[in-house]
Formats: sequence, structure tokens, C-alpha cells
Amino acid sequence: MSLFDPISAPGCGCDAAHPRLASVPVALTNALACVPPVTRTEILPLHLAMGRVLSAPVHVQTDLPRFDCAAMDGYAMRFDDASLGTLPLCGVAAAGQAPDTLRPGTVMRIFTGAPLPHGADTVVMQENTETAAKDIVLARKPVKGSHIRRRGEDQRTGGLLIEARHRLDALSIGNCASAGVGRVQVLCRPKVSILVTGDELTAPGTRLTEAAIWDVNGPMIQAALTAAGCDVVDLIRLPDDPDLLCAALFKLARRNDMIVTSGGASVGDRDHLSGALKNLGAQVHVSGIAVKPGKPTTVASISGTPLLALPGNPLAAFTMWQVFGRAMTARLSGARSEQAVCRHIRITQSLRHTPGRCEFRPARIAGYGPDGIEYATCSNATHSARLSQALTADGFVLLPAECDGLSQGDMAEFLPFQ
Ligand SMILES: Nc1nc2c(c(=O)[nH]1)N[C@H]1C(S)=C(S)[C@@H](COP(=O)(O)OP(=O)(O)OC[C@H]3O[C@@H](n4cnc5c(N)ncnc54)[C@H](O)[C@@H]3O)O[C@H]1N2
Ligand code: MOO
Repeated sequence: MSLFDPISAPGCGCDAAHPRLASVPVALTNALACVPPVTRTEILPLHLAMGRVLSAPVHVQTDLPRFDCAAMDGYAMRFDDASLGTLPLCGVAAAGQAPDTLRPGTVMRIFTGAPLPHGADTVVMQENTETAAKDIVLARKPVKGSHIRRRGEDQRTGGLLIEARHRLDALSIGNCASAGVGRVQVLCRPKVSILVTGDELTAPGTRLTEAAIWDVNGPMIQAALTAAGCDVVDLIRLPDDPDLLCAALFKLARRNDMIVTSGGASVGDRDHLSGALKNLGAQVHVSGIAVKPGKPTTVASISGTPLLALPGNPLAAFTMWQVFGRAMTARLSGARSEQAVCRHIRITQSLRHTPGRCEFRPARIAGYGPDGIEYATCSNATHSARLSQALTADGFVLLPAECDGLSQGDMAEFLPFQ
């Protein structure tokens, strides 16, 4: 594999170096295969539908524009009267007013958006006229039919405007409004709960005992799920207790479309996730990935409910959310093709990398090179416990598994944060 191949290219090296760990592309395929998109639907007024996924297509309710109308402020006229040169001004046509009839041999004042008066076939911009008493003098001969928006030239009644499974944003909501659609049928938000484990964890803002630390991953995953359009049902913090973990997972699996956990995913005596999954008879789809950071990441299903288990180290949890969480929740939401897209950049400095696991290293886009290609800067190593490493970054530079480093100016793939 060369550095120009995408990290998802077959044979990127992850599998070979770590036979018991899945490569990122294999893990991603397995993870997505266990996520059933939500099918529950609801009808919402348009103003509450931002970020929601259409469950049915949207069709146009009327021709757009609904009627022939002026595209400029000026004068409506019959083209055949243009040879008269000077025409008396008779009447006004404004937006929101039903159209009058234009008397032959006259012009009518007209404003942008006003329905074209009956009998008129041309609009002259006011800049191309002069006024003399109550007459309008044409400065030049108009083009027949100019400055008119024709009925239906944008959309036709009944036409397909937006396909099902599109995620609504400001642009598509604007288009729905223009088509007269006030309510939309959407898929329900996926219900997702978060389970954060660790004896040492305390809610941020509360007092810390001697060896306690604040829970970083709970609020971070909650924010990420909300941004991904999920309905976060519960954020539960548990000590490192296998029975409590089993009971909580069992309960959450019955009430949610997906579960995200943090911590306890590795191999220590206090890491209870794999034991709990075994006790619950869960199907394990991914158990360890040849990636840095994020090696212990696990994906399973408990009674059909997908579970993404993120490592406790906060930068590892953030990275694996970006790679797996985003993709899994996008699929869960029912939205079509929301795959993360990498792009190619050059790196501003040489980077060392230990061959074995492919690496997602936080990087900042620093500008463009003389060849028009973006440059990215990153730190010399990825520290999975240092979340602030990503704070000034825009995304990750991807270091392929088998490479032992990149040289200054080399191209690499870049995965932007979302
Ligand atoms: N012997 C081995 N030890 C470890 C391995 C290994 O392969 N062999 N893998 C390491 C890797 S890689 C990672 S990543 C970590 C992740 O392990 P866990 O998922 O079991 O995470 P914990 O042990 O629970 O915690 C790790 C670390 O992160 C802190 N943490 C946990 N949760 C939070 C939270 N919600 N907010 C802030 N910080 C959190 C925790 O205090 C620990 O410092 O395992 C390595 N070990
Ligand atoms: O997965 Mo760990 O994040 O390599 O430290």
C-alpha cells in the first residue's frame, strides 16, 4: 500500500500486524451490519424538523413560480408598443396584488415579484427608462419577454422535490416552504443511552475526593449524540462493578435503539465489559481494532440492540466516536449516505509512527501550499489520555499501519472532525 491509497484499501497492514485485532475497514463493516435503521415515524411542522430525516418524499404543491411575475423593478409593457418610444404610465402592479389588465399603448409601474398584468409580455428595468411628466421614455429597445419569471419554470405541481431519507437542513427546509409543504413525515430520532463506567469518575462541577477525576466522556458523548440527531435518553455513571454493569446493559438494551459505553473495555481486572457481554449472551461483532488510539473498541448487540463500547481514555473515546460513532448513528438515523469523507492533504513536518496499528493523529489545517493542496500540522505523537491535543485540530491525519513515518511534504489522508 502506498501513502496515496485510502486507509480503507484492502491490505493496509492492520490485519497482518495484529492477527487478533480487526482492521478499521473490517471493523466498520461489521459494526454497521449490526445497526438496524429506525423505522418509527412522526409528522412534524416544518419549523421543528431541522436535522430530522424524511421518511417520505416531499412533492411540490403548486407550480413555482405560481404565476408569471416581474424579475425586476420597472415597467410592464407590450413588446409591440416599444416602437412608440414614449408611453403613458397607467397603474401600478405590486407583489401580493392580483393582476390588472394593461391598456394597449401604455406601461404599468411594476415591482419585483408582482404578477404580470394581463396583456403585458415584457418588463423593462427602470434603469433603462427616463420619466417625462406622466410618460415613460424607453432609453433603448427592450428584449421581448425580458425580466419575467415564468410560471412553473422552477418546479411543476406534483414534481418530486426531495427524496425520502434526506436529512433536513436550512436549505431543504427552505425548499419545502417554497413548495408549500408545512408538515413533513420524518423518522423518529434514535433513542440512545450512555453508560460511563469507572470508580474514579465524578460529574464535572462536583467536588472531587482524593483519587477522583471528572467524567469527560459522558458529557462529550452526550454532546456528540445530540449533534448527530439522537435523543439521549439516559447518561448513567456506574462504578467498576460487573453485576451493576450487567443489570444496566440488560435494562438499557430493552429501552434504546443503541447504547454507547465508555471505559472498562480493555483487559484489566477491573475492565468488566467483555465479561458482561458474555453473561448477557451478546453477539460480539468487533472486539479490538488495529488502530491508535482506540484499540479496545468493541461493538456488540444485546438482544438486537447495537452497543458501541468506547475506550476510557478520552482522546481514544473521541477518536473512535468520530470513526465508528458517527457512522453507526448515521445508519441508525435512517439517513442516506452520510459517510465521512476523507481528503488528501500534505503534512508540514516529518512524522514518526510505530508500524503496527494505523493511527488517527489530530491535525490542524494550516493553509494551502503553492500547488493549491492543503497543509496540515500535527503533534509528534498521539496521547490517548490527552483530549486537549484535539482542541486546536480540525481533524485527523491518517498514518497507515505499516509506515514508520511520513516526510515533510508527503501527502496523507485527512478525516475532518464533525
Ligand atoms: N495491559 C493492557 N492495558 C491496557 C491496554 C492493553 O492492551 N493491555 N490497552 C490500553 C488502551 S490502548 C486503552 S485505550 C485503555 C482503555 O481501556 P478501558 O476502556 O478499559 O478504559 P479504563 O481502563 O476504564 O480507563 C482508561 C483511562 O481513562 C480514564 N477514563 C475512563 N473513563 C473516563 C471518563 N469517562 N472520563 C475521563 N477519563 C476517563 C481512566 O481514569 C483511565 O485513566 O486501556 C489501556 N490499558
Ligand atoms: O487505544 Mo489506546 O487509545 O491506544 O491508548
